[in-house]
Amino acid sequence: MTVSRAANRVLVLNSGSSSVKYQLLDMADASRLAVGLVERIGEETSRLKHTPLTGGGAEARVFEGPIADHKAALEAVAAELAKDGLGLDSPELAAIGHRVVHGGTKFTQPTVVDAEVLAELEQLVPLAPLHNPANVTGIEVARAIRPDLPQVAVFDTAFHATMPEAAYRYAIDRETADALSIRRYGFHGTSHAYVARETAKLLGKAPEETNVIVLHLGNGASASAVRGGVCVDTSMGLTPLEGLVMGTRSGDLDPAVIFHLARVGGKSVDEIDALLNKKSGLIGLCGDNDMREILRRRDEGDASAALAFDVYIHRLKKYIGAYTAVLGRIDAVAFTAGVGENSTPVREAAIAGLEELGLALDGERNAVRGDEPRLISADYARVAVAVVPTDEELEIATQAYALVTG
Ligand SMILES: Nc1ncnc2c1ncn2[C@@H]1O[C@H](COP(=O)(O)OP(=O)(O)O)[C@@H](O)[C@H]1O
Ligand SMILES: CC(=O)OP(=O)(O)O
Ligand SMILES: [Mg+2]
Repeated sequence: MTVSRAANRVLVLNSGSSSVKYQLLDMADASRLAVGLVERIGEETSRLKHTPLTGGGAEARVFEGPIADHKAALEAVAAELAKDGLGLDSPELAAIGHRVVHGGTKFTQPTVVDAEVLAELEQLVPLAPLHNPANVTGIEVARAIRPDLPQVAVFDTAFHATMPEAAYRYAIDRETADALSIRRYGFHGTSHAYVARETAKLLGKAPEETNVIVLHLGNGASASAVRGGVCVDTSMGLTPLEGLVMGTRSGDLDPAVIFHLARVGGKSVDEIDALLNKKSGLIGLCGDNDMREILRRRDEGDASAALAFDVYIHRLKKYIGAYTAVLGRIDAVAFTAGVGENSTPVREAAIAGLEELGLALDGERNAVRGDEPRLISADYARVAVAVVPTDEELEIATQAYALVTG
């Protein structure tokens, strides 16, 4: 596959089980030409929101109605892009970049997907049953529409491949673990890599000399310890279930909880899987997974919302302490993703009481909203605390474009 010199656009697809987020980027200046989201794929009430960002007007167009599957979703996206003169048939498209959640131990670099790679991605589905099937479907559909274009997979696990064995190995029987590929892989790596680098930039330091704890707090949430630009530990494990309390996932628990749910609770493995992945975390604790709603309810005196918030913060603090110990010295704690970028109360509560670790916030700085990376720590604090908006799509496009233009 050859990429023409005029081709400098990359379409990035982040396919979820029932949604597709997308961005079309112009890599000449890293600008966005269009962004959008298809939600509730397969339901009667699917919704496509498309925002063209060319030609001044950034008026969003919304389509509501049934979109049967990922193929129909991508065709609808292609049709919307075509209306703005940005169709998928454009010779200016250099590649389609895909977020793929699990790359196992094999895929630690951005990879052009051919039939062989697709088959290997299929084999990884059991390690990320919630995420990988949709990622694979997204690639297949994009490939069918533009078979001539390089489809580049960028893996959530890639950035974490540098973890030392002491961090990635679980303390279980080694032969069993190795035979079944059981180890810590870690996820959200594209975001952790981008945010660690942007944090160093914000501090005016070289990434190689900067130690950062990155807290990616979205619906899924994970923490990572990054030493000199290299990941040395992260909170998600074999799958994106371990670690922090998330919107619908439990994060850490005693593995014996699972035996108890089976033996005493009479639940099947699939029921337990669904319970821990979809009905736990914030939604399991209080019935809501949106942090804004939880804070609103807590402020009205709702006890279960207050408890959900406290459990969430307690776990977050434990990881900040643990990763301070892992790194030995930290330059910054960086908050990112939906909750991390937007929730003043979450950041305040997470950092409160950590003065002994060199951490303290400036209340006014923490209350400011914005889209730019910024410091929110107190002037007297030894360690910086930053809000650094993540941009997984830009990072995926950058990596995909670098690969195909080599
Ligand atoms: N102003 C806000 N305050 C608190 N939480 C917010 C705010 N805005 C967004 N969020 C949270 O961000 C979450 C989504 O984060 P995001 O990083 O987009 O997640 P994902 O990529 O996993 O869908 C929502 O579930 C919501 O709880
Ligand atoms: C890996 C993972 O948890 O991704 P998301 O936050 O998109 O669910
Ligand atoms: Mg996300």
